[in-house]
Amino acid sequence: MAMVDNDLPQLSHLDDYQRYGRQMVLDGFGLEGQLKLQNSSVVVIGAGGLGCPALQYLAAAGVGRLGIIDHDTVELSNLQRQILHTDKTIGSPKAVSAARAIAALNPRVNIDVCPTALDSSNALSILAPYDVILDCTDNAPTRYLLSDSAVRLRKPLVSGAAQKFDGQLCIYNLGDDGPCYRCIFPKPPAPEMAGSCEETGILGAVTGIIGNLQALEAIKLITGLHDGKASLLLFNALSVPPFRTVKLRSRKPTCAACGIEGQKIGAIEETDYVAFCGGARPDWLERGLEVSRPESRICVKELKSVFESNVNHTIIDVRPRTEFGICRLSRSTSVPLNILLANPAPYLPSDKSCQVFVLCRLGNDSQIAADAIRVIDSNLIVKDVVGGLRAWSNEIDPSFPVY
Ligand SMILES: Nc1ncnc2c1ncn2[C@@H]1O[C@H](COP(=O)(O)OP(=O)(O)OP(=O)(O)O)[C@@H](O)[C@H]1O
Repeated sequence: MAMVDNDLPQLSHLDDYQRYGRQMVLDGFGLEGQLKLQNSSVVVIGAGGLGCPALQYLAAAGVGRLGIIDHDTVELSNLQRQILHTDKTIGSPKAVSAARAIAALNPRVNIDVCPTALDSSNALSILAPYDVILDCTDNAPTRYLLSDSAVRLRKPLVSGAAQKFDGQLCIYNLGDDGPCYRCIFPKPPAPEMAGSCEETGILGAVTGIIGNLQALEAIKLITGLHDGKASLLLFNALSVPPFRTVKLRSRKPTCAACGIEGQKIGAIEETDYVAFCGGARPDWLERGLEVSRPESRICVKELKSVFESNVNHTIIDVRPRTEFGICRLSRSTSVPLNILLANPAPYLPSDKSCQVFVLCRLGNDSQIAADAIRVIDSNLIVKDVVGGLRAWSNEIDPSFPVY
């Protein structure tokens, strides 16, 4: 009778050999690699476009403990890329929705659900119990907070980013001398330059690729398959080949977070990361009529009245042409913002009694465009439409598409 060698370490359950067999047979992986995964823990911050695929592959591979941190709730517009969430979980906390999907995929994984925003007051205590940190978020303050926390806790930070057709991947704080996020990006971008996926657009498969790579890098780190060399991977879905890798130097001695030449950042708990990144992003949407020159703005209700009257007017829609092709108000003219800013004159009415209403999706770009028009023609009556087409859909015409 064949005897099992009891000296050999074992996976927790007999059927785990079947579940993970296809990866355990890989050279360099083996039982040892699977046991390392089983005994490991990974925390994923952000259960969105990057976090969903990352969590899915980490759970399927058999990582023993997964932390899911996200304060947001599932929306319909998330489902195009945040593949753990479904129509049925719209309105639920993303952390809860993702945890349910992961539990269905692999019930053996221990899951910590944390439907909370990671901030400087809770980051160190939330992240400390885990071996590897995955940054699957979408904003600069959280990126710096995560990087500083990873440095402080001496843990690798697998960071992903994706926008439009582009993605980036990097392991910060790798080994003894891998650079941190601040070594590469000592200064944050201006808040208005850090556009969200809502503003810039994102192809779902791009977040799938980067999120998968984050899971892969975490698995390589845990199982000892990573070569320990720091690099920045750049992806563009439309380029051939789509991947490029840039080797990274070791950490910068002068880095304010990880450099040896004097640490300059203070206690994480006392650092205001939002202020460091230039303050909250200008919340244009909330700029009411009373706050900023009422005479230079028009709300959608007033715009509707204009349409119903015989006021002489023209509507300039400054969204990109692709968006103008998705939906538009009748009798509006497309002049994308960049074209208008380069030279507004050809697009303006010669009849000075003709009022100009400038329109965009959310009411941000139209303000910039209206200001530019006023600079070149102070005699025209120019108004931006507060809240843009989103407000039109919400307040005037529910059949007008929201995207
Ligand atoms: N400090 C933070 N703590 C916890 N979760 C965070 C933090 N910062 C960002 N996130 C989460 O990271 C995720 C980023 O994913 P993604 O950009 O795909 O989603 P989104 O914010 O829903 O996108 P959209 O721009 O379309 O609204 C979001 O679910 C967001 O709530």
